Amino acid sequence: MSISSQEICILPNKNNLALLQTNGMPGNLFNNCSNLPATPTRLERLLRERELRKYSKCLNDCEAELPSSTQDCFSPDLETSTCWFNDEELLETVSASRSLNDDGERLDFRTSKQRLLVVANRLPVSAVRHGEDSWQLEMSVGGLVTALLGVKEFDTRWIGWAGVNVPDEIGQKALAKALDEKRCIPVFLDEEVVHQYYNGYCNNILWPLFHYIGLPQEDRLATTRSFQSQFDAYKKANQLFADVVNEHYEEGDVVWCHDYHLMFLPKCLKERNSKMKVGWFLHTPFPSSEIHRMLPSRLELLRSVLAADLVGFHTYDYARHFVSACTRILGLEGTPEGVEDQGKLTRIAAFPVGIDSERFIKALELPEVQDHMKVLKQRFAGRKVMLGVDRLDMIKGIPQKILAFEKFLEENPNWRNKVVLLQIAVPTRTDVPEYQKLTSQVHEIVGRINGRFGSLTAVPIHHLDRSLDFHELCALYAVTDVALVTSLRDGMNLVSYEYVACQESKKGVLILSEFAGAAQSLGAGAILVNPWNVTEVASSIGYALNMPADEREKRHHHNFKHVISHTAQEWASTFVSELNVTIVEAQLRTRQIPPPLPIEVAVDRYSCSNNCLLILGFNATLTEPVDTLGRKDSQINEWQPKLRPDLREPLRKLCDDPKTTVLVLSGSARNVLDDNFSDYNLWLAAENGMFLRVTTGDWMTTMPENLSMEWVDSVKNVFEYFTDRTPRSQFEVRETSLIWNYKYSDVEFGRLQARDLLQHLWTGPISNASLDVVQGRRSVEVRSVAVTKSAAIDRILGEIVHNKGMKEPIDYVLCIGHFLTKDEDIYTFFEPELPSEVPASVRPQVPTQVRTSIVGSRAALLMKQNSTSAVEQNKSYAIDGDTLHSMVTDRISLQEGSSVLDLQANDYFSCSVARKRSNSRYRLQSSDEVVTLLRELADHR
Ligand SMILES: O=P(O)(O)OC[C@H]1O[C@H](O[C@H]2O[C@H](CO)[C@@H](O)[C@H](O)[C@H]2O)[C@H](O)[C@@H](O)[C@@H]1O
Ligand SMILES: O=c1ccn([C@@H]2O[C@H](COP(=O)(O)OP(=O)(O)O)[C@@H](O)[C@H]2O)c(=O)[nH]1
Repeated sequence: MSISSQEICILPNKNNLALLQTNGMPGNLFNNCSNLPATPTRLERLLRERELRKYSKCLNDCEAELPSSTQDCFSPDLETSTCWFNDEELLETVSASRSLNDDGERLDFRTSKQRLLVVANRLPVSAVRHGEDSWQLEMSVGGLVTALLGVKEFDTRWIGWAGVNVPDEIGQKALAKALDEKRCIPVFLDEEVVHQYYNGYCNNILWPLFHYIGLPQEDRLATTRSFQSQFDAYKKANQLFADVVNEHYEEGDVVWCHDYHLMFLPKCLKERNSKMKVGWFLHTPFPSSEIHRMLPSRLELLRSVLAADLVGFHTYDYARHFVSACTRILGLEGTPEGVEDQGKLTRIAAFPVGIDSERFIKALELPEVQDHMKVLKQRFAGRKVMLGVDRLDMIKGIPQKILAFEKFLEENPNWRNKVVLLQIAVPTRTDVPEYQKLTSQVHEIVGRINGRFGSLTAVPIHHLDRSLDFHELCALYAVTDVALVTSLRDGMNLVSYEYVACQESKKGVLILSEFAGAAQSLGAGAILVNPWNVTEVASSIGYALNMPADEREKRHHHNFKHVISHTAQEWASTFVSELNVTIVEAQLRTRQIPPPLPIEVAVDRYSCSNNCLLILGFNATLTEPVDTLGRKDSQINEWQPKLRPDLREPLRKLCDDPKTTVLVLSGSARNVLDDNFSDYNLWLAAENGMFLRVTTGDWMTTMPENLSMEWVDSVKNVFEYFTDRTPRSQFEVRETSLIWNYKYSDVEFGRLQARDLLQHLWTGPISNASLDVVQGRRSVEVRSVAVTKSAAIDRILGEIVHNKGMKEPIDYVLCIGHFLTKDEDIYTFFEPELPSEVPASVRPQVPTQVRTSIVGSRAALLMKQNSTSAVEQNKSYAIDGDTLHSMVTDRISLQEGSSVLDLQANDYFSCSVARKRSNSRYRLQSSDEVVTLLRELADHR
């Protein structure tokens, strides 16, 4: 059969898919397409999204000029704090639709806003009960709330816990109603769950661990013992959140889960509805995998988060740590795009949060803020004011900050009456014992320092254990001279952003911990410090207080530009855009994955056939799946691959069936195949088909006669060197190839070593040899160019047909294996032989090289009952097309006959095992499914 040069590859879209289905061509026909029309890249899509956003913002701004009556109508007690969920009318007509069709094209730009369900532990408001059915709502404090209040572009609903126990139905109904007006939906958690989930697992386990404080020790050991019950409560609480989301979810909604409280949520949501668009964002740091691996529930948490479509972090470092935890702890593949598990990609990226800078800048003009500023200026006239604003949390480094201030006063007596530290310490998580202890500790240090450096009329530290309202806070930000942020670890730290936003006139100095995420964005303008180094912080205080005006201005200008351009709005739209794009890409990617093997059909066709050929790979096809985490002793078990015991019986039955020929085609050496299959009645093709034997006969070689093996010693040298230097790696010398594998080594080190090894091979010993270097997932193999499974299959089949004296044509072929990409042309080997059942325009394009070998195979597969064995002839099988063709023509003239293949499209099953992408028509997930398949086949004879 020849393939016309006009045959084209088609873009896999819905219509084409339908066309193929109606034409009855099964399986995975898209993968061979090399000349697909270009689909937009991720970056192109994102840039387009960005332009649309800008356009939409521009429209928004124009509409914002509308009369103010249409704008903010939020309740008076909260009016200064929020406007994002009450100006719907204003935004409704102008915001861009986020509806994308299946190919990622925008359907209608000026339709309604995209619905966004924000799911966070905490609602932006906390509820205070005033009567049986009466509630007052107050703003919650914290960076997450601040960040999300800035998000105005979507039709947003917020789902979360109102921070209060409401056991009775009347109270729940009344609260739900009050919250509904603010577009908030409550999740009701009872006291015990809150205690175990929020105080326990979230704030006593995950929070300290993610901030590098470690797991409970000493007096917190009781927590370690109750770990399991806390984790159970955590899962239960997450399920309660999921129930509420499911209740309110509408098709097309984006569900954005937030923070360490809800790591289990993506899994709960996707299990119920795999089509839901789910994003997850972490507001805290994600620690090094060395820290995360201490968590007893480390695997479950990572897996649950990976159920999301997009996972976001504040910084590249946190994202990198997460990917590394997935590779090291779960043994998954980390790519620059994200983490891949069985063909499913979870996109991982950094999305640094910002603030609604305009809200702060505008607030400075308000009369109430101006009044506060006046009072403050009078109060601290003649003194420089340093400001600290933190939740009273151990990660904020408040004791370290105060000790550094003490040291500064100690070393600079001239400043003692001229500087004051205003520390706002907002009470938080007050039910957690660690937080209670911290409060006493801070009070004690403040008392001591004030006693030491205070006078009758003034104290150096003003410490407030309470929160301020928005106006007071803005006034403080605006009038102070230096902001001091000394977090020991901090996901981002929005206080530093807010300070910069309010300092346009004063140009105060920001001293910022290098362990806050904000250090990556504001580092250039701030004075960066290590909060553990009290001496360094003390001298930075001196430097800041004495800084000349022009330097202050330059530093401030740099940071101000960043704060006003990297806003909360920008952050949220970028995240949601990327989530939309990720979904489209996932759909395209899914179409490139072969569909699962329809086992019933494969078995049914098998039972109807008269002459079947089963081609089976060995490693990872007929052996147990590999434990790549390397914690168990499987490396030792796997040294010598073993046929799965549960395959013995079905394999024997198949081998003994007179209408079936079984061929095990493997890269393994002859002795390995002998050890496993000698007592079965089948064909063995070792070393990618270079050696062949029927188990009742001797090994013969199908190796091309001119195959040079002179390179072996030098490559062996290199492999030995790398094996010595890469713990738990190993190499195997076969007769036609050498393989170095590092699947049990540290994955990152292994990859680095492999890169070095390859570089060395290319420039050194094999630079002029005619060799192939085949990169496996965690291996490097060197073999002669002529050694591939498909190059050998032609000759192998010739030999089998001849040896068996086949009288009937082969009418069923099943070819399954965990083959390297290089060997995958074995799947296409039979493909063009199939009768054309679909129009030429939708058949896969076959690369020239494969076509050449098809010419060979077709001729070689002519029935040759009386001819000499192809292998006995020991001909020279050069891979050059012409030579092969003339050789084949030679053989045709030896004996004319009928074709050995009479294969209908429906009787050919090429199937990859445990591969994400493949040229095969179908796939099986793992060798467990191979067992099921072979058992079924065996039972149907
Ligand atoms: O709700 P709480 O338990 O009282 O705690 C308040 C919030 O603290 C954390 O905030 C983090 O988010 C900020 C914004 O992304 C970030 O700047 C800061 O570094 C983080 O610490 C916590 O992650 C939130 O869930 C809490 O609501
Ligand atoms: O009295 C206060 C003190 C702080 N905040 C807000 O709390 C947030 C703290 O966020 P940050 O990211 O700095 O840290 P987090 O508390 O979230 O860890 C900021 O937006 C502050 O404006 C507040 O509303 N009232």
